[in-house]
Amino acid sequence: MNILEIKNLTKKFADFIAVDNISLSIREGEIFGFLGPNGAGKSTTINMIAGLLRSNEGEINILGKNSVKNSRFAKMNIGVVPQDLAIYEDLTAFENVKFFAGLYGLRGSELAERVHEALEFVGLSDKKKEYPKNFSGGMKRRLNIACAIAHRPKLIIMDEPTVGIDPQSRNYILQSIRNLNDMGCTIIYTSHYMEEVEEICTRIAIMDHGKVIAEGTKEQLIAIITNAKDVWIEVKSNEKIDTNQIKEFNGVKSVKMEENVLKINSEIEVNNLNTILQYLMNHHIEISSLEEKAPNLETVFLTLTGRNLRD
Ligand SMILES: Nc1ncnc2c1ncn2[C@@H]1O[C@H](COP(=O)(O)OP(=O)(O)OP(=O)(O)O)[C@@H](O)[C@H]1O
Repeated sequence: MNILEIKNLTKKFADFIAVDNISLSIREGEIFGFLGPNGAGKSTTINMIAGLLRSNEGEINILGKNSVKNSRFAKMNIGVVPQDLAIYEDLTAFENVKFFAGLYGLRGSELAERVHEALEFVGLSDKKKEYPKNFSGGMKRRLNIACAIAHRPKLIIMDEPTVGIDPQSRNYILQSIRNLNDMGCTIIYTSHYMEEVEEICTRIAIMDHGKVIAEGTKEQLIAIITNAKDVWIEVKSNEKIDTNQIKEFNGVKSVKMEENVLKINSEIEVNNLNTILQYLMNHHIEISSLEEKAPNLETVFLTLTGRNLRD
């Protein structure tokens, strides 16, 4: 069963098209990743799915029902963890979760039980009487998650939940996502961190400029670009390297100098390594190491768009 179907969805802000005619289906039980650089349209798409923003065109179905015509049904089945923290500093952790769960009509002992359950799930039970102003960034994020899951939604949407937090909280959140999924929840996870999406998502849509430019499992996405390869050459000093000149070499699709690493993406069938090494030698550039990289989602994005996911 598809928990979510998006058909020809478009959102414009004045003349600017933030989401451009996208269509997608997400099955129950998936951890579905939206991967794309800042401004790709991920949050706008999520806000439309969550019913927080109206589309200009297109349709969204939640468990087979139109989300606009059945907005209460949609809302009850969705939990959103927004990118910007949505918690009240002057309410305790318990009161925060209670407030949000209360918006879904939960009352009395059932409400209290669900709030305890959600706080327990994110590991904040012992902090329930404390105020979030004393929490670390990671703890605030976890509280944000508790607020979104206490009404036991079937579809949980997380918008960049690991931005700006310490590695320990990040791992905790990624593990919580797996646990929620094991408990039967479907997850939509947006990020511009390729590593996280690769790590936890069963299927991925790559977004850029409001469009879904590729969709599939990690393996399927990588298979799209088997005609490309990456070579990373670490040099002692990058001053004398002219990336524009390297870009002109046979088979080179893109070139980037990051710190002291020269990253070259080339067509797989062209052997241009000799030319590149010759260029470096001619310019008396000392090489520290050379590595041929296995393709990953970053390479997929780079090959499809000519740009990096993160600038
Ligand atoms: N309310 C708005 N009014 C005008 N433009 C908007 C509005 N909301 C978003 N945009 C624009 O739409 C585009 C897509 O934004 P969106 O936030 O959906 O991207 P994103 O992929 O989620 O990126 P980020 O990771 O930075 O949030 C951006 O260019 C943004 O500036």
